[in-house]
Parts: sequence; structure tokens; C-alpha cells
Amino acid sequence: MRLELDDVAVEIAGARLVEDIHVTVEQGAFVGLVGPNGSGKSTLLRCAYRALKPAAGTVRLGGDDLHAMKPRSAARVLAALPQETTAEFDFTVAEVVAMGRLPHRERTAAGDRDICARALARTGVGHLADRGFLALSGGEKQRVLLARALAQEPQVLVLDEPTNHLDIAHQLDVLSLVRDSGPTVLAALHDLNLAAAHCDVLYVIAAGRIVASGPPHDVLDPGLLAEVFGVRAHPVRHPETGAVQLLFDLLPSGPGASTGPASSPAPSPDPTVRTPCAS
Ligand SMILES: Nc1ncnc2c1ncn2[C@@H]1O[C@H](COP(=O)(O)OP(=O)(O)OP(=O)(O)O)[C@@H](O)[C@H]1O
Repeated sequence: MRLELDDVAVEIAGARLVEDIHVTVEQGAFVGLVGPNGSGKSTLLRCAYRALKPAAGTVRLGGDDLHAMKPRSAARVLAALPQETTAEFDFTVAEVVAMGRLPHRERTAAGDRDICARALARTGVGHLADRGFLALSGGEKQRVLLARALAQEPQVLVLDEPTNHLDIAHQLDVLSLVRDSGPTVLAALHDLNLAAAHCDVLYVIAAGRIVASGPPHDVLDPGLLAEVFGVRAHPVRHPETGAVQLLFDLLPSGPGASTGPASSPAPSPDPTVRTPCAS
């Protein structure tokens, strides 16, 4: 199923945090969103998973206006892994994952149990099923919440920094498992090498606006990385696979000249979308 943000803007308390957002995630594609701290990634994603209503523009899920859909209809096809989840009650891990089945109540409980067990196993947290969620480590919580999202059997998955808190093996594993599980994916990622390795298309956001998009190795050029992130990037080839990896050091000008919300100036000289995304 296709996800599309068409000319979206988001305002909170009168401040415009993101604007002019055109993002298309084709059915089955894995699309990454990268940008400096405070550039608007979570705000954009929250709008894409229905936690924030756009002040302008439309989010379309398979052609329907996501924000006009009934919550349960949307939750049957779209799941999200938010950056922060507050939990007031200490549910067990098994109960948290079972919440992913709530939008599909007409299925049998036995079917639900199998789906949840598979999701727990695929994310490597089956052994934690009877533990309380609140006492888990950051990485364990992250994988349980991914299990809950997978248990929802979504056609579209929106992930806000899914590798946050994860060790390197789990970072690689989680992105591969999301990719192999087949839904359309829109994910904010901080690690540019992971983003390049796993995404079909990348969007770069700075100061609340998309400033570049396209295939990862077209988008992540040293000039743009210097402008947007304030780093010098050195491309090197993996000695075995030949894949290009980037090594970074800080430019004297320092990080992110463009970290603020949409009302701050976008990076100069020209916030050009370098390679238009397929739509
Ligand atoms: N509820 C809010 N009220 C006011 N400002 C907000 C609110 N939520 C976010 N902002 C501001 O909007 C801007 C974008 O925030 P957002 O969380 O979307 O950035 P981000 O790119 O996800 O950052 P990070 O990489 O640090 O997670 C920031 O300047 C932030 O302080």
C-alpha cells in the first residue's frame, strides 16, 4: 500500500514545525528520512501515523485521506513505532505485543496468539514474554514495541528511529527483518550508513523542509552532508562487498546550521530536491 504526504505542513502552538512536505512511499518500498536533531523528522512521522493532524496538505494511505479514516480502519493497515512511548501500567511483554491485535478483533484468539508468538520470536524477545515491560532495558523495549507493530500485520509501517538503543547486531537484524517482513516502510534513521544500506529512497529534511530526495548514494553526497549536517564525509569501499560506506569528521563550522523548525532558514544556497523521487 502506498503512503503519500502531499504538501503537508504541521503546526504546534502556532509554530510551523514542518512545511512543503511532499513524500511518496511506493508500495513495498523502504524509504528513509534523515536530518539533523530538531529538523522535523518526528513531527513529519507523527503526522504520517495519525498522531498529529496536518495544518495543511493531505496524508494519503492507499489513496484515502488518513486523517479522515476511522482510527481502527487506519490501525488495520498502518502501524507505528514511535520514538518515545509512555506506559503508565506495567503490562507484561506478551500483553504489550497482544495490543497489536486489537484493531483485528474479528480474528480468532488462537490465530492472534500464533501471530503474537511469531512477532515475539522474529524480534528475539520471546524469552521476555512474561516480564514486565517497564523493567526492560531500552533495547529490549524497542524490540518489544517492534514486535507489537509487526503483530498488527500492517501494510504500512512508520518507524521513528527503530535502531535507537540497539546494539550493532540488533540494528542490522531489525532493519533486515523489517525489510523482509514486506510492508511499505517510512523510517527516520540517524545512522546514514545504515540508511544507505537499507533504503530504496532517502529524503533529507532540514529546518522543517525536505531539501533532497532520491536513491541513497545520489542524495548522500559530501556537499549536502556538509551543508545539512556540518560534517565532512569520506566515501570508502567495503573491502569484500564493494559497498560504499561514509566516514565522517566534524567540519570546523560544527553541526547543523539548519536544525530549527520550519520558521528557521533552510540550508543555503538552494534547498533543491536533487533527484525527484519516483511517484
Ligand atoms: N510539542 C511541541 N511544541 C513545541 N515545539 C515542538 C514540539 N514538538 C517538537 N517541537 C519542535 O519542533 C522541531 C522539530 O522537532 P522534531 O522532534 O520533529 O525533530 P527531529 O528531527 O525528530 O529531532 P531528533 O533528531 O532530535 O529526534 C524542534 O525544534 C522541536 O523542538
